[in-house]
Amino acid sequence: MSIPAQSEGTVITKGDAAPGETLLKVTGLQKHFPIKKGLLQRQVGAVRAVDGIDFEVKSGETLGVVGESGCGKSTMGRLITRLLEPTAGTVEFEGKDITHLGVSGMRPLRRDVQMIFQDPYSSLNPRHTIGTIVGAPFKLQGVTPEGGIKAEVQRLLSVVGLNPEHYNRYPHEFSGGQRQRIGIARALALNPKLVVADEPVSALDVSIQAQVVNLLDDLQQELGLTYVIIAHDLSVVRHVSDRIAVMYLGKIVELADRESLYRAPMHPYTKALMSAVPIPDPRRKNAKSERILLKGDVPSPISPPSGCRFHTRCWKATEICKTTEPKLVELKPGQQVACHHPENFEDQAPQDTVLLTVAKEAAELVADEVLAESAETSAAVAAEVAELTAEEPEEPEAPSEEPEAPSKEK
Ligand SMILES: Nc1ncnc2c1ncn2[C@@H]1O[C@H](COP(=O)(O)OP(=O)(O)OP(=O)(O)O)[C@@H](O)[C@H]1O
Repeated sequence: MSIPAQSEGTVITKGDAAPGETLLKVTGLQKHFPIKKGLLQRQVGAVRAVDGIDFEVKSGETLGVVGESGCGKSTMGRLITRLLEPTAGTVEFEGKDITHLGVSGMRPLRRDVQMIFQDPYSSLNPRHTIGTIVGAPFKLQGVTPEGGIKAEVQRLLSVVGLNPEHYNRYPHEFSGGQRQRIGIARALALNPKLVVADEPVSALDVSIQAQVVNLLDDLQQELGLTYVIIAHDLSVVRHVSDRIAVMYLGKIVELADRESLYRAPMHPYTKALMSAVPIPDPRRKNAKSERILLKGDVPSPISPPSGCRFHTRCWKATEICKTTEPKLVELKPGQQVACHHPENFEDQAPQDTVLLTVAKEAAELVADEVLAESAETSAAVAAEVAELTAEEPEEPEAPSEEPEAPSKEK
């Protein structure tokens, strides 16, 4: 797809962050929504929607964020776009701490960071024409593009594959996919650096979803955009993400580049999410029998389970999972995971072997093939580790006190 060029001399300029440089950095980010009760509105608890997450987004990349409903993905999106005030932690954009910027401090940033919302029906004002909607960011920022707002809005409409002549039409005259394109045009108006798309296609028909995802992909290639794309399953983000963060109950449980995540997921929850996605691969035509059915809903973020939050639904959970929270650590280059008993990697708590009762119940929902495969990979990794450690003691013996044998050159 070719994207019409922005009119020359347009006031808005694109940032200089080189591809691969850190654009956004999030450290220890938390959002606890207070729960208040009674006449005095005393705080009696808090919804720990986002509960201490760290990640970076590099310029030009797409970070996919996945997890079941209620795990805090949208809250995270609203925190990094500063639509919500964090309870703790920091958000840095292009090296600048923007965590607590006020309205005026945020104004320039509002151009650089844009959000696309899930519901294209409710996010567009039905009483406004498309021209007014897509042109609104210029008015809000007090920016006049060269050639005028109308010409720029029409250019944006053609960028997203809509007819520029439909400038004067109203949202109800468009289909769901077209409305989402309008939302995308509005988000692109100020030539942002970072676009956070919160479930951009989940309200659309499956047949339209791919078109909108492809449009986002094309726009990224042509305009050098950086995306954070939020989705509740891996089917939407699997083709467009460079890296994927898997969230569970307010935490990131795995963060890896796409290849590693698909080839060898390490967190049991990632594995469960992946098995829920139908894969159109003839070699996996029996994939249905390999499904992992997670039991029950995500526990309440008001009082999340102790230790590893996933332990109440995990078929590998042992005592340590109940008592000790696993840290998100890089076990393989480019693959961070928070798990005591990861898949496809050396057990991080091998001494802890007795399964919890909940784990035995959860295992009933995991297909035998998955359990067998998991045991196989664990055994293979254990054998590899044993081999390596058996070789290790030989290393110190290698450097000998004896002078080295003369080399051939001498
Ligand atoms: N303004 C709010 N006040 C109180 N609780 C909230 C608020 N916004 C979100 N929550 C709670 O925070 C938790 C995380 O919600 P969030 O919408 O971020 O999750 P999500 O993963 O995006 O889910 P979904 O896909 O359903 O939107 C949920 O338990 C939700 O009820």
